[in-house]
Amino acid sequence: MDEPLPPRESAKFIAENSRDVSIDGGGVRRVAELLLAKAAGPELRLGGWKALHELNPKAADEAAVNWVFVADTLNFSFWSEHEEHKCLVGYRGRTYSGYWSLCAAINRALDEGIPITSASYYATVSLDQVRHILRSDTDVPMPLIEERHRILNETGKILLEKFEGSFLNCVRKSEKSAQKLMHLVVENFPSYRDVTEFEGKRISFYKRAQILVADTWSVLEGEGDGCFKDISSITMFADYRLPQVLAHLGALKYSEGLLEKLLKGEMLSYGSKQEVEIRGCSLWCVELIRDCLLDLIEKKGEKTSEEINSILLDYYLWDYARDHRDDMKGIPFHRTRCIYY
Ligand SMILES: Nc1nc2c(c(CN[C@H]3C=C[C@H](O)[C@@H]3O)cn2[C@@H]2O[C@H](COP(=O)(O)O)[C@@H](O)[C@H]2O)c(=O)[nH]1
Repeated sequence: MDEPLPPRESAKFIAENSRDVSIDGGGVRRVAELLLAKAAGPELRLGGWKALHELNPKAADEAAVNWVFVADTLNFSFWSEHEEHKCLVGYRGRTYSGYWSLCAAINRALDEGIPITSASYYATVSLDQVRHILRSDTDVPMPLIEERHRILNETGKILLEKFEGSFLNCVRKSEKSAQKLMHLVVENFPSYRDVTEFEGKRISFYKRAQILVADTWSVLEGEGDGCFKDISSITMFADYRLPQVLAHLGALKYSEGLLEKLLKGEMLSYGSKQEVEIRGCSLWCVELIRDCLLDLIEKKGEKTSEEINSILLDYYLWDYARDHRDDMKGIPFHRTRCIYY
């Protein structure tokens, strides 16, 4: 079957043909100006991945790379039906929700002596064991537990068969190319194949594959096996939080009809026209924000500690969404239940 369009080209094609979602040029500029003020700060730099997030590994070794692999293999669909009634995980005195509840559960398991980041363990882990590992402190379990179990078994078996049980071997096969690593991941691990159709074309977002490459770059601090020469070719990750924060900041606009649907909490199925327009326009919007920001930095002669790329913008905007949850209450996120984001 023909290769899908790569994520960046997919997003451009979607944005040019989108009907219910549009990008607002003024909003793009305003977000770029917001980011310009942060350009030289601690958030828009690679080191923020470890410095700003206590659950992320501090080491840059093989165990840390395998931690990232299992976290991103399960990095999907944390949203709950009712915001006030959701999965929570308490860890070392703090309570975590959403994506961070997964990271807290992984670290809790490791503290309990459960080798959840070892392929030889999760290739044959049972559903009951996964339920225990990902258990919630509330009566609301983490969504898609059965899927998470299936994916752990599938992914663990492949990692053992093809990469001697360590994701670091897959990273080394990429020969320091982010694009090659992304393609190795989607070719070998089916649960990462975030591909669908739009207006008769096969398109890709590869959200979990792209964030896996980005988090591998981050955990290895951009050095050694993680010194990807083409890391800036990775785009933002098309999840359900970035569209929400881009709409909140005025860079993304929804049609009346779509906004009404989202406000009612209606589900959008994976690969549906409106869901693809939301994801594609969000991705293209961040590309435009990056271009505008780099232009502003150039014009103002701002010094930046390192090259600003779409990964660092994404990380910043995702963290911003976390920190401004209350301000964003009026802007709905789209509800798609799937294993891809
Ligand atoms: N675009 C984008 N999507 C991201 C992330 C992350 C976690 N990355 C952090 C980890 C290390 C770095 O420090 C990053 O800050 C998770 N997600 C997605 O969000 C959703 C969960 O949201 P909530 O329900 O609010 O927890 C879900 O689709 C999940 O796949 C990101 O960075 N960018």
